[in-house]
Amino acid sequence: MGSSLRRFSYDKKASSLRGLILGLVALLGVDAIVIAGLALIVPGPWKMVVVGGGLALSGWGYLLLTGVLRTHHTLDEGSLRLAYGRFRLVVPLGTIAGARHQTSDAPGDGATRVGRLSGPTLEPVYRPEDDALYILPDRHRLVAVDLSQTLRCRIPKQGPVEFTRIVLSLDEPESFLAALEGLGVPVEAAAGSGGRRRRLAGAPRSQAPVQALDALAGAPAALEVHRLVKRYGDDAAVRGLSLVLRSGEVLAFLGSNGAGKTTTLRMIAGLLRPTSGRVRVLGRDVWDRGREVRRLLGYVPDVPFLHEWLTAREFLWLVAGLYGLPRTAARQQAEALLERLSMESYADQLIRTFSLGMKRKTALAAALMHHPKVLLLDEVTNGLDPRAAREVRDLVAQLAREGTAVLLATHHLDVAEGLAHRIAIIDGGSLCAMGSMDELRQSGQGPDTSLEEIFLALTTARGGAGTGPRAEEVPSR
Ligand SMILES: Nc1ncnc2c1ncn2[C@@H]1O[C@H](COP(=O)(O)OP(=O)(O)OP(=O)(O)O)[C@@H](O)[C@H]1O
Repeated sequence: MGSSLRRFSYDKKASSLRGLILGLVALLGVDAIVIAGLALIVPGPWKMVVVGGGLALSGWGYLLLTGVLRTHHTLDEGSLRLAYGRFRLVVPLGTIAGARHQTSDAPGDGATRVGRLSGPTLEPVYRPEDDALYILPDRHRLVAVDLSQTLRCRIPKQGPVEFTRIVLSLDEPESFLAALEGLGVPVEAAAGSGGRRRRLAGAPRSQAPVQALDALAGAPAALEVHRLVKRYGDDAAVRGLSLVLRSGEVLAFLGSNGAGKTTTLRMIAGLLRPTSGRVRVLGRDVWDRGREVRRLLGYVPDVPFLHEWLTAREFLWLVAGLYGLPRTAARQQAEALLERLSMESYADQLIRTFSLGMKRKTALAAALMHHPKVLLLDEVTNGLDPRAAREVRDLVAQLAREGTAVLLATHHLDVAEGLAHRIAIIDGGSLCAMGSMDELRQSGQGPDTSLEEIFLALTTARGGAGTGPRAEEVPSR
Protein backbone atom coordinates (compact mmCIF):
# COMPACT_ATOMS: atom_id res chain seq x y z
CA MET A 1 0.00 0.00 0.00
CA GLY A 2 1.54 3.37 -1.03
CA SER A 3 1.98 6.09 1.54
CA SER A 4 -0.50 8.30 -0.29
CA LEU A 5 -3.25 5.70 -0.01
CA ARG A 6 -5.99 6.42 2.54
CA ARG A 7 -8.66 3.91 3.49
CA PHE A 8 -12.12 4.86 4.69
CA SER A 9 -14.60 2.38 6.01
CA TYR A 10 -18.11 1.99 7.15
CA ASP A 11 -18.16 -0.47 10.01
CA LYS A 12 -21.40 -0.14 11.88
CA LYS A 13 -21.57 -3.70 13.13
CA ALA A 14 -24.11 -3.14 15.92
CA SER A 15 -27.08 -2.49 13.70
CA SER A 16 -26.20 -5.09 11.11
CA LEU A 17 -25.23 -7.97 13.40
CA ARG A 18 -28.82 -8.81 14.24
CA GLY A 19 -29.72 -8.96 10.57
CA LEU A 20 -26.65 -11.05 9.89
CA ILE A 21 -27.50 -13.67 12.54
CA LEU A 22 -31.17 -13.78 11.59
CA GLY A 23 -30.24 -14.16 7.93
CA LEU A 24 -27.80 -16.94 8.73
CA VAL A 25 -30.31 -18.83 10.91
CA ALA A 26 -32.98 -18.54 8.21
CA LEU A 27 -30.53 -19.69 5.55
CA LEU A 28 -29.38 -22.70 7.57
CA GLY A 29 -32.98 -23.60 8.43
CA VAL A 30 -34.05 -23.61 4.78
CA ASP A 31 -30.87 -25.46 3.86
CA ALA A 32 -31.46 -28.16 6.48
CA ILE A 33 -35.01 -28.81 5.23
CA VAL A 34 -33.94 -28.91 1.57
CA ILE A 35 -30.93 -31.15 2.25
CA ALA A 36 -32.96 -33.53 4.43
CA GLY A 37 -35.72 -33.74 1.78
CA LEU A 38 -33.25 -34.43 -1.03
CA ALA A 39 -31.34 -36.96 1.09
CA LEU A 40 -34.56 -38.92 1.53
CA ILE A 41 -35.35 -39.16 -2.17
CA VAL A 42 -31.92 -39.54 -3.81
CA PRO A 43 -30.32 -43.01 -3.99
CA GLY A 44 -27.63 -44.03 -1.47
CA PRO A 45 -24.34 -43.08 -3.23
CA TRP A 46 -25.63 -39.56 -4.08
CA LYS A 47 -26.63 -38.73 -0.51
CA MET A 48 -23.14 -37.49 0.38
CA VAL A 49 -22.99 -35.31 -2.77
CA VAL A 50 -26.33 -33.71 -1.87
CA VAL A 51 -25.33 -33.06 1.75
CA GLY A 52 -21.88 -31.75 0.72
CA GLY A 53 -23.36 -29.55 -2.01
CA GLY A 54 -25.98 -28.20 0.37
CA LEU A 55 -23.39 -27.29 2.97
CA ALA A 56 -21.17 -25.63 0.36
CA LEU A 57 -24.17 -23.62 -0.78
CA SER A 58 -24.83 -22.52 2.80
CA GLY A 59 -21.22 -21.45 3.20
CA TRP A 60 -21.37 -19.46 -0.02
CA GLY A 61 -24.60 -17.76 1.08
CA TYR A 62 -23.05 -16.89 4.41
CA LEU A 63 -19.97 -15.36 2.78
CA LEU A 64 -22.19 -13.42 0.42
CA LEU A 65 -24.22 -12.03 3.29
CA THR A 66 -21.20 -11.02 5.34
CA GLY A 67 -19.51 -9.62 2.25
CA VAL A 68 -22.43 -7.30 1.63
CA LEU A 69 -21.96 -5.83 5.07
CA ARG A 70 -18.32 -5.00 4.46
CA THR A 71 -17.62 -1.61 2.99
CA HIS A 72 -14.34 0.18 2.56
CA HIS A 73 -13.23 2.88 0.20
CA THR A 74 -9.69 3.88 -0.65
CA LEU A 75 -8.40 7.18 -1.84
CA ASP A 76 -5.09 7.81 -3.56
CA GLU A 77 -3.67 10.56 -5.72
CA GLY A 78 -5.39 9.27 -8.82
CA SER A 79 -8.68 7.71 -7.80
CA LEU A 80 -11.35 6.93 -5.27
CA ARG A 81 -11.99 3.17 -5.13
CA LEU A 82 -15.34 2.21 -3.74
CA ALA A 83 -16.06 -1.25 -2.37
CA TYR A 84 -19.38 -2.32 -0.94
CA GLY A 85 -19.67 -6.04 -0.49
CA ARG A 86 -18.92 -7.44 -3.93
CA PHE A 87 -19.52 -4.13 -5.66
CA ARG A 88 -16.42 -2.29 -6.91
CA LEU A 89 -16.15 1.08 -8.60
CA VAL A 90 -13.08 3.16 -9.46
CA VAL A 91 -13.80 6.90 -9.64
CA PRO A 92 -10.91 8.83 -11.24
CA LEU A 93 -10.10 11.86 -9.09
CA GLY A 94 -10.28 14.07 -12.17
CA THR A 95 -13.98 13.32 -12.49
CA ILE A 96 -14.80 14.60 -8.99
CA ALA A 97 -16.09 18.15 -9.19
CA GLY A 98 -16.60 18.56 -5.44
CA ALA A 99 -17.74 16.92 -2.25
CA ARG A 100 -19.72 17.89 0.78
CA HIS A 101 -20.65 16.70 4.19
CA GLN A 102 -24.15 15.88 5.31
CA THR A 103 -25.04 14.90 8.82
CA SER A 104 -28.72 14.09 8.41
CA ASP A 105 -31.21 12.92 5.84
CA ALA A 106 -33.80 15.51 6.79
CA PRO A 107 -36.07 16.65 3.96
CA GLY A 108 -34.84 19.91 2.52
CA ASP A 109 -31.23 18.89 2.48
CA GLY A 110 -31.31 19.31 -1.25
CA ALA A 111 -29.16 17.21 -3.48
CA THR A 112 -28.23 14.60 -0.90
CA ARG A 113 -31.69 14.03 0.52
CA VAL A 114 -32.25 10.33 1.05
CA GLY A 115 -35.55 10.49 2.89
CA ARG A 116 -37.34 8.50 0.20
CA LEU A 117 -34.88 5.64 0.28
CA SER A 118 -36.31 3.02 2.56
CA GLY A 119 -33.53 2.61 5.09
CA PRO A 120 -30.02 1.26 4.65
CA THR A 121 -29.37 -0.54 1.39
CA LEU A 122 -27.49 -3.83 1.17
CA GLU A 123 -26.22 -3.01 -2.28
CA PRO A 124 -25.70 0.18 -4.29
CA VAL A 125 -28.93 1.82 -5.37
CA TYR A 126 -29.39 4.30 -8.22
CA ARG A 127 -32.07 6.94 -7.93
CA PRO A 128 -32.97 8.64 -11.21
CA GLU A 129 -34.71 11.55 -9.42
CA ASP A 130 -31.41 12.99 -8.31
CA ASP A 131 -29.14 11.08 -10.65
CA ALA A 132 -27.20 9.65 -7.73
CA LEU A 133 -25.70 6.30 -6.80
CA TYR A 134 -26.26 5.56 -3.11
CA ILE A 135 -23.86 3.37 -1.16
CA LEU A 136 -25.60 3.41 2.16
CA PRO A 137 -25.10 0.87 4.85
CA ASP A 138 -26.64 3.61 6.99
CA ARG A 139 -28.53 6.86 6.45
CA HIS A 140 -26.28 9.01 8.60
CA ARG A 141 -22.74 10.35 8.36
CA LEU A 142 -23.19 10.97 4.68
CA VAL A 143 -20.91 12.45 2.09
CA ALA A 144 -22.10 13.54 -1.34
CA VAL A 145 -19.51 13.42 -4.13
CA ASP A 146 -20.41 15.47 -7.21
CA LEU A 147 -18.94 14.36 -10.51
CA SER A 148 -17.94 16.56 -13.40
CA GLN A 149 -19.04 13.90 -15.86
CA THR A 150 -21.40 10.98 -16.08
CA LEU A 151 -20.04 7.70 -14.76
CA ARG A 152 -21.41 4.28 -15.62
CA CYS A 153 -21.42 1.00 -13.77
CA ARG A 154 -23.49 -2.14 -13.37
CA ILE A 155 -25.26 -2.74 -10.09
CA PRO A 156 -27.29 -5.71 -8.86
CA LYS A 157 -31.02 -5.61 -9.70
CA GLN A 158 -30.86 -2.33 -11.64
CA GLY A 159 -28.17 -3.38 -14.15
CA PRO A 160 -26.19 -0.69 -16.01
CA VAL A 161 -26.73 2.80 -14.58
CA GLU A 162 -25.34 6.28 -15.28
CA PHE A 163 -24.99 8.90 -12.57
CA THR A 164 -23.33 12.20 -11.72
CA ARG A 165 -23.34 11.98 -7.93
CA ILE A 166 -22.38 9.38 -5.38
CA VAL A 167 -23.66 9.41 -1.80
CA LEU A 168 -21.72 7.38 0.76
CA SER A 169 -22.08 6.71 4.45
CA LEU A 170 -18.76 6.60 6.24
CA ASP A 171 -17.45 6.16 9.75
CA GLU A 172 -15.47 9.40 9.51
CA PRO A 173 -16.85 11.68 6.83
CA GLU A 174 -14.73 14.58 8.13
CA SER A 175 -11.41 12.84 7.54
CA PHE A 176 -12.61 11.60 4.16
CA LEU A 177 -13.47 15.16 3.10
CA ALA A 178 -10.18 16.48 4.49
CA ALA A 179 -8.27 13.86 2.48
CA LEU A 180 -10.20 14.77 -0.68
CA GLU A 181 -9.51 18.45 -0.09
CA GLY A 182 -5.83 17.66 0.35
CA LEU A 183 -5.90 16.16 -3.15
CA GLY A 184 -7.29 19.38 -4.60
CA VAL A 185 -10.99 18.48 -4.70
CA PRO A 186 -13.23 21.44 -3.77
CA VAL A 187 -14.99 20.59 -0.54
CA GLU A 188 -17.97 22.32 0.97
CA ALA A 189 -17.92 21.66 4.70
CA ALA A 190 -21.37 22.97 5.68
CA ALA A 191 -23.96 20.26 6.10
CA GLY A 192 -26.91 20.20 3.74
CA SER A 193 -26.06 23.40 2.00
CA GLY A 194 -27.58 22.46 -1.31
CA GLY A 195 -24.50 21.98 -3.41
CA ARG A 196 -22.67 23.87 -6.07
CA ARG A 197 -25.66 25.80 -7.27
CA ARG A 198 -26.10 27.58 -3.98
CA ARG A 199 -22.40 28.03 -3.66
CA LEU A 200 -22.22 29.81 -6.99
CA ALA A 201 -25.42 31.76 -6.65
CA GLY A 202 -24.91 32.86 -3.07
CA ALA A 203 -21.22 33.59 -3.26
CA PRO A 204 -19.96 36.90 -1.96
CA ARG A 205 -19.62 39.46 -4.69
CA SER A 206 -16.75 41.38 -3.22
CA GLN A 207 -13.40 41.02 -4.95
CA ALA A 208 -11.86 38.58 -2.52
CA PRO A 209 -8.29 37.72 -3.44
CA VAL A 210 -7.39 34.32 -4.79
CA GLN A 211 -5.53 31.91 -2.52
CA ALA A 212 -1.91 32.85 -1.75
CA LEU A 213 0.60 31.38 -4.19
CA ASP A 214 2.50 29.58 -1.41
CA ALA A 215 -0.67 27.76 -0.40
CA LEU A 216 -0.81 26.22 -3.89
CA ALA A 217 2.65 24.67 -3.69
CA GLY A 218 1.28 21.19 -2.92
CA ALA A 219 -1.68 21.39 -5.30
CA PRO A 220 -1.67 18.90 -8.19
CA ALA A 221 -0.52 20.01 -11.64
CA ALA A 222 -3.74 20.71 -13.49
CA LEU A 223 -2.19 21.77 -16.79
CA GLU A 224 1.22 20.81 -18.15
CA VAL A 225 2.40 22.35 -21.40
CA HIS A 226 5.70 20.96 -22.68
CA ARG A 227 7.72 22.51 -25.51
CA LEU A 228 4.69 23.44 -27.55
CA VAL A 229 5.43 24.50 -31.13
CA LYS A 230 3.08 25.66 -33.90
CA ARG A 231 4.44 26.39 -37.34
CA TYR A 232 2.63 27.90 -40.29
CA GLY A 233 4.94 27.23 -43.22
CA ASP A 234 8.29 28.82 -42.37
CA ASP A 235 6.84 30.98 -39.61
CA ALA A 236 6.36 29.79 -36.05
CA ALA A 237 3.42 31.21 -34.12
CA VAL A 238 4.48 29.39 -30.95
CA ARG A 239 8.09 28.36 -30.29
CA GLY A 240 8.73 25.73 -27.63
CA LEU A 241 6.44 27.08 -24.92
CA SER A 242 6.38 25.24 -21.57
CA LEU A 243 4.42 25.98 -18.41
CA VAL A 244 2.75 24.22 -15.50
CA LEU A 245 -0.44 25.42 -13.85
CA ARG A 246 -1.56 24.07 -10.48
CA SER A 247 -5.14 23.47 -9.37
CA GLY A 248 -6.45 26.70 -7.91
CA GLU A 249 -3.89 28.86 -9.69
CA VAL A 250 -4.60 31.80 -12.00
CA LEU A 251 -1.90 32.46 -14.60
CA ALA A 252 -2.24 35.63 -16.66
CA PHE A 253 -0.97 35.22 -20.20
CA LEU A 254 0.21 38.49 -21.66
CA GLY A 255 1.65 39.36 -25.04
CA SER A 256 1.42 41.88 -27.84
CA ASN A 257 -0.98 41.38 -30.73
CA GLY A 258 0.13 38.36 -32.70
CA ALA A 259 2.39 37.08 -29.90
CA GLY A 260 0.82 33.62 -29.98
CA LYS A 261 -1.65 33.64 -27.05
CA THR A 262 -4.73 32.48 -28.94
CA THR A 263 -2.73 29.88 -30.85
CA THR A 264 -1.44 28.49 -27.55
CA LEU A 265 -4.89 28.41 -25.97
CA ARG A 266 -6.39 26.69 -29.01
CA MET A 267 -3.71 24.00 -28.89
CA ILE A 268 -4.30 23.46 -25.16
CA ALA A 269 -8.03 23.21 -25.81
CA GLY A 270 -7.38 20.50 -28.40
CA LEU A 271 -8.79 22.61 -31.24
CA LEU A 272 -5.49 23.08 -33.07
CA ARG A 273 -2.92 20.34 -33.48
CA PRO A 274 0.57 21.43 -32.43
CA THR A 275 3.52 20.90 -34.75
CA SER A 276 5.28 19.37 -31.74
CA GLY A 277 5.08 19.32 -27.96
CA ARG A 278 2.65 17.88 -25.43
CA VAL A 279 -0.27 19.18 -23.39
CA ARG A 280 -1.61 17.28 -20.40
CA VAL A 281 -4.70 18.14 -18.39
CA LEU A 282 -4.77 16.51 -14.96
CA GLY A 283 -2.31 13.95 -16.30
CA ARG A 284 -4.24 13.18 -19.49
CA ASP A 285 -2.83 13.92 -22.90
CA VAL A 286 -5.04 16.34 -24.81
CA TRP A 287 -4.76 14.39 -28.05
CA ASP A 288 -4.62 10.82 -26.80
CA ARG A 289 -7.49 11.24 -24.34
CA GLY A 290 -9.38 14.08 -25.96
CA ARG A 291 -12.84 13.01 -24.85
CA GLU A 292 -11.89 12.91 -21.18
CA VAL A 293 -9.93 16.13 -21.43
CA ARG A 294 -12.83 18.01 -23.00
CA ARG A 295 -14.91 17.22 -19.91
CA LEU A 296 -12.21 18.69 -17.68
CA LEU A 297 -11.61 21.82 -19.74
CA GLY A 298 -13.64 24.97 -20.20
CA TYR A 299 -12.64 27.33 -23.03
CA VAL A 300 -13.92 30.81 -23.73
CA PRO A 301 -12.49 31.85 -27.11
CA ASP A 302 -11.72 35.46 -28.02
CA VAL A 303 -14.53 35.32 -30.56
CA PRO A 304 -17.38 33.51 -28.78
CA PHE A 305 -19.01 30.72 -30.74
CA LEU A 306 -22.73 30.89 -29.98
CA HIS A 307 -25.98 29.85 -31.61
CA GLU A 308 -27.48 33.19 -32.53
CA TRP A 309 -31.01 31.82 -32.91
CA LEU A 310 -31.19 30.46 -29.38
CA THR A 311 -31.78 32.38 -26.17
CA ALA A 312 -28.99 32.42 -23.58
CA ARG A 313 -30.89 29.97 -21.38
CA GLU A 314 -31.55 27.60 -24.30
CA PHE A 315 -27.91 27.80 -25.31
CA LEU A 316 -26.79 26.76 -21.81
CA TRP A 317 -29.21 23.82 -21.93
CA LEU A 318 -27.85 22.85 -25.34
CA VAL A 319 -24.27 22.91 -24.04
CA ALA A 320 -25.33 20.84 -21.02
CA GLY A 321 -26.83 18.29 -23.42
CA LEU A 322 -23.58 18.09 -25.38
CA TYR A 323 -21.74 17.26 -22.16
CA GLY A 324 -24.39 14.71 -21.25
CA LEU A 325 -25.31 16.50 -18.02
CA PRO A 326 -28.49 15.22 -16.39
CA ARG A 327 -31.44 17.52 -17.02
CA THR A 328 -32.09 18.60 -13.42
CA ALA A 329 -28.45 19.30 -12.63
CA ALA A 330 -28.07 21.16 -15.94
CA ARG A 331 -31.04 23.41 -15.29
CA GLN A 332 -29.84 24.17 -11.77
CA GLN A 333 -26.35 25.05 -12.97
CA ALA A 334 -27.75 27.21 -15.80
CA GLU A 335 -29.92 29.18 -13.37
CA ALA A 336 -27.03 29.59 -10.91
CA LEU A 337 -24.74 30.93 -13.63
CA LEU A 338 -27.39 33.23 -15.12
CA GLU A 339 -27.90 34.68 -11.67
CA ARG A 340 -24.19 34.83 -10.80
CA LEU A 341 -23.41 36.74 -14.01
CA SER A 342 -26.51 38.97 -13.67
CA MET A 343 -27.93 37.67 -16.95
CA GLU A 344 -31.49 36.96 -15.80
CA SER A 345 -32.99 40.03 -17.48
CA TYR A 346 -31.92 38.87 -20.94
CA ALA A 347 -31.67 35.12 -20.44
CA ASP A 348 -34.72 34.56 -22.67
CA GLN A 349 -33.65 36.94 -25.41
CA LEU A 350 -32.20 35.65 -28.69
CA ILE A 351 -28.40 35.74 -28.65
CA ARG A 352 -28.37 37.50 -32.03
CA THR A 353 -29.72 40.61 -30.27
CA PHE A 354 -26.87 40.62 -27.68
CA SER A 355 -24.08 43.15 -27.32
CA LEU A 356 -20.50 41.86 -27.34
CA GLY A 357 -20.38 41.95 -23.54
CA MET A 358 -23.61 39.94 -23.24
CA LYS A 359 -22.20 37.40 -25.68
CA ARG A 360 -18.98 37.08 -23.69
CA LYS A 361 -20.90 36.42 -20.51
CA THR A 362 -23.01 33.81 -22.29
CA ALA A 363 -19.85 32.13 -23.58
CA LEU A 364 -18.35 32.15 -20.09
CA ALA A 365 -21.49 30.66 -18.55
CA ALA A 366 -21.50 27.96 -21.25
CA ALA A 367 -17.85 27.11 -20.52
CA LEU A 368 -18.69 26.64 -16.84
CA MET A 369 -21.75 24.44 -17.29
CA HIS A 370 -19.82 21.18 -16.80
CA HIS A 371 -17.71 22.38 -13.82
CA PRO A 372 -14.35 22.32 -15.62
CA LYS A 373 -11.16 21.81 -13.62
CA VAL A 374 -9.09 23.89 -16.02
CA LEU A 375 -10.43 27.09 -17.53
CA LEU A 376 -8.93 28.81 -20.57
CA LEU A 377 -10.09 32.39 -20.98
CA ASP A 378 -9.15 34.42 -24.05
CA GLU A 379 -9.80 38.14 -23.58
CA VAL A 380 -12.83 37.38 -21.45
CA THR A 381 -13.20 40.90 -20.02
CA ASN A 382 -13.00 42.61 -23.43
CA GLY A 383 -16.13 44.58 -24.19
CA LEU A 384 -17.48 44.30 -20.66
CA ASP A 385 -18.65 47.35 -18.74
CA PRO A 386 -16.89 47.95 -15.39
CA ARG A 387 -19.61 46.20 -13.37
CA ALA A 388 -19.68 43.15 -15.64
CA ALA A 389 -15.88 43.01 -15.73
CA ARG A 390 -15.84 43.05 -11.95
CA GLU A 391 -18.41 40.24 -11.82
CA VAL A 392 -16.32 38.13 -14.15
CA ARG A 393 -13.13 38.80 -12.17
CA ASP A 394 -14.89 37.87 -8.92
CA LEU A 395 -16.25 34.70 -10.47
CA VAL A 396 -12.82 33.69 -11.76
CA ALA A 397 -11.30 34.35 -8.31
CA GLN A 398 -14.05 32.26 -6.71
CA LEU A 399 -13.53 29.39 -9.13
CA ALA A 400 -9.80 29.47 -8.42
CA ARG A 401 -10.44 29.33 -4.68
CA GLU A 402 -12.58 26.26 -5.34
CA GLY A 403 -9.64 24.60 -7.11
CA THR A 404 -10.08 25.49 -10.78
CA ALA A 405 -6.85 26.26 -12.64
CA VAL A 406 -7.28 29.34 -14.85
CA LEU A 407 -5.16 30.43 -17.81
CA LEU A 408 -6.21 33.96 -18.61
CA ALA A 409 -5.03 35.59 -21.84
CA THR A 410 -5.59 39.32 -21.55
CA HIS A 411 -4.41 42.75 -22.61
CA HIS A 412 -5.74 44.26 -19.37
CA LEU A 413 -2.70 44.56 -17.14
CA ASP A 414 -4.82 45.58 -14.13
CA VAL A 415 -6.83 42.36 -14.46
CA ALA A 416 -3.62 40.35 -14.69
CA GLU A 417 -2.07 42.06 -11.70
CA GLY A 418 -5.22 41.98 -9.56
CA LEU A 419 -6.27 38.44 -10.24
CA ALA A 420 -3.33 36.27 -11.19
CA HIS A 421 -0.91 34.41 -8.96
CA ARG A 422 1.70 34.50 -11.72
CA ILE A 423 2.12 36.28 -14.99
CA ALA A 424 3.55 34.80 -18.17
CA ILE A 425 4.68 37.17 -20.92
CA ILE A 426 4.97 35.78 -24.42
CA ASP A 427 6.60 37.52 -27.33
CA GLY A 428 7.04 36.23 -30.86
CA GLY A 429 5.74 32.83 -29.78
CA SER A 430 8.31 32.39 -26.96
CA LEU A 431 7.89 32.80 -23.26
CA CYS A 432 10.06 35.71 -22.21
CA ALA A 433 9.10 35.93 -18.53
CA MET A 434 7.03 34.05 -16.00
CA GLY A 435 6.64 34.58 -12.28
CA SER A 436 4.74 36.42 -9.58
CA MET A 437 4.71 40.22 -9.72
CA ASP A 438 7.49 40.31 -7.12
CA GLU A 439 9.60 37.88 -9.11
CA LEU A 440 9.09 39.84 -12.31
CA ARG A 441 10.07 43.05 -10.54
CA GLN A 442 13.18 41.48 -9.05
CA SER A 443 14.28 40.31 -12.46
CA GLY A 444 13.57 43.71 -14.02
CA GLN A 445 14.17 47.28 -13.13
CA GLY A 446 13.40 47.39 -9.42
CA PRO A 447 10.77 47.02 -6.72
CA ASP A 448 8.60 49.94 -7.87
CA THR A 449 8.37 48.92 -11.50
CA SER A 450 4.83 48.60 -12.84
CA LEU A 451 3.62 45.65 -14.85
CA GLU A 452 3.23 47.97 -17.82
CA GLU A 453 6.89 48.94 -17.63
CA ILE A 454 7.94 45.31 -17.31
CA PHE A 455 5.73 44.33 -20.25
CA LEU A 456 7.05 47.14 -22.46
CA ALA A 457 10.66 46.42 -21.55
CA LEU A 458 10.38 42.72 -22.25
CA THR A 459 8.36 42.85 -25.39
CA THR A 460 10.24 45.76 -26.89
CA ALA A 461 13.54 44.10 -26.09
CA ARG A 462 12.68 41.05 -28.17
CA GLY A 463 12.11 43.14 -31.27
CA GLY A 464 14.85 45.70 -30.64
CA ALA A 465 17.72 46.43 -28.32
CA GLY A 466 17.61 43.10 -26.54
CA THR A 467 17.96 44.40 -23.00
CA GLY A 468 15.17 42.41 -21.41
CA PRO A 469 15.83 39.17 -19.54
CA ARG A 470 15.34 35.90 -21.39
CA ALA A 471 13.02 33.24 -20.04
CA GLU A 472 15.81 31.30 -18.34
CA GLU A 473 16.92 34.42 -16.44
CA VAL A 474 13.52 35.02 -14.96
CA PRO A 475 12.39 33.06 -11.94
CA SER A 476 9.60 30.69 -12.77
CA ARG A 477 7.94 27.72 -11.13
N1 LIG B 1 -4.10 30.01 -39.59
C1 LIG B 1 -2.98 30.76 -39.55
N2 LIG B 1 -2.14 30.78 -40.59
C2 LIG B 1 -0.99 31.48 -40.55
N3 LIG B 1 -0.61 32.23 -39.51
C3 LIG B 1 -1.42 32.25 -38.44
C4 LIG B 1 -2.64 31.52 -38.39
N4 LIG B 1 -3.22 31.74 -37.20
C5 LIG B 1 -2.40 32.56 -36.53
N5 LIG B 1 -1.33 32.88 -37.26
C6 LIG B 1 -0.22 33.73 -36.84
O1 LIG B 1 0.26 33.29 -35.61
C7 LIG B 1 0.69 34.40 -34.84
C8 LIG B 1 0.04 34.33 -33.46
O2 LIG B 1 -1.35 34.62 -33.57
P1 LIG B 1 -2.31 34.59 -32.31
O3 LIG B 1 -3.69 34.80 -32.79
O4 LIG B 1 -2.02 33.38 -31.53
O5 LIG B 1 -1.80 35.88 -31.51
P2 LIG B 1 -2.41 36.55 -30.19
O6 LIG B 1 -1.29 36.69 -29.23
O7 LIG B 1 -3.58 35.82 -29.72
O8 LIG B 1 -2.81 37.96 -30.75
P3 LIG B 1 -3.99 38.98 -30.30
O9 LIG B 1 -3.58 39.55 -28.98
O10 LIG B 1 -3.99 40.01 -31.37
O11 LIG B 1 -5.27 38.19 -30.24
C9 LIG B 1 0.33 35.64 -35.62
O12 LIG B 1 1.47 36.10 -36.26
C10 LIG B 1 -0.68 35.16 -36.63
O13 LIG B 1 -0.61 35.89 -37.82
